Amino acid sequence: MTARVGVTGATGRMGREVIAAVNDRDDCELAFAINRSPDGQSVGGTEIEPAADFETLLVDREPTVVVDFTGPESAREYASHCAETNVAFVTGTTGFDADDLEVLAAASDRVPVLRAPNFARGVQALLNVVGEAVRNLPGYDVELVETHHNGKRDAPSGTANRLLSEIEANGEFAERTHGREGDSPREAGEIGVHALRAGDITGEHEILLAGNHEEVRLTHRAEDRGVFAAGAVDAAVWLAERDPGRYEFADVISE
Ligand SMILES: NC(=O)C1=CN([C@@H]2O[C@H](COP(=O)(O)OP(=O)(O)OC[C@H]3O[C@@H](n4cnc5c(N)ncnc54)[C@H](OP(=O)(O)O)[C@@H]3O)[C@@H](O)[C@H]2O)C=CC1
Ligand SMILES: O=C(O)C1=N[C@H](C(=O)O)C[C@H](O)C1
Repeated sequence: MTARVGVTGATGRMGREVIAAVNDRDDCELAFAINRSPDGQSVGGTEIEPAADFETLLVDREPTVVVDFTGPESAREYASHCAETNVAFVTGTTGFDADDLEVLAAASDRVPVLRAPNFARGVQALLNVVGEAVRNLPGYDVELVETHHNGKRDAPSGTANRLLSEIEANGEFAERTHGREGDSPREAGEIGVHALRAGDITGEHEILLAGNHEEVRLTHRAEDRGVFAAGAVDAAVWLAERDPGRYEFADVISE
């Protein structure tokens, strides 16, 4: 079955890439692309429609799945509308709070919902190995540095938060320390977290483990946003045929 994809945040950095990825493939087609202030814009020949028309487009254009890279408030609203109209929902948006996540969970009772803070396959591999590295190096100091473009809103990145959860689940750590300033020597067991924002850097995550006169660095660097878009569209095509529920990008990759 050809997945029919609706794209939100269509004029954003990621929305543009998702439109290009959908248009490049044979296993899916674009149902619509929306943005809150389209101003007659088009992206790669695709007309961008107003986000205010989202509910109507969900009915009239019969998408099977929506791909969302916007912001937390809009993503939760889009997810609820998808749940009402029986359309699967993939979101790469980051920066959700607990309330937002409850709304997404409620949507997943009615339709398939897949949320991933990073759709790069290399990040999935990094998530698979970081826990093992931490388990193998008990007592080593851990620091995480993430670097992104100067337009990014949330910090630490969604990927950093996911990596931190994995690190904490696999070792004995006291607390996260976000940056350091003044007289602030490192405490035993803390995890240092550092968010750099500069230029148009696509996205970099590095975990440093140091102790015993040695250091290990695990680094992922995305060189092009097309990597994220390709993963998100793989997820969309896969999700369009699933039952209602909550899914992760790891589920897509493992099949
Ligand atoms: N999971 C992954 O692999 C990746 C996730 N991301 C995440 O995706 C999200 C978007 O990133 P990026 O494309 O760089 O951001 P941009 O700011 O470039 O684009 C965001 C788009 O969403 C729209 N938007 C933002 N807020 C709202 C809102 N409240 N209601 C309706 N539309 C809204 C913007 O519209 P307008 O033009 O009107 O402002 C814009 O079109 C971020 O959360 C980012 O962290 C990014 C890359 C990869
Ligand atoms: O905003 C971005 O650009 C990115 N956001 C995601 C995140 O917050 O982890 C993924 C990627 O690093 C790019």
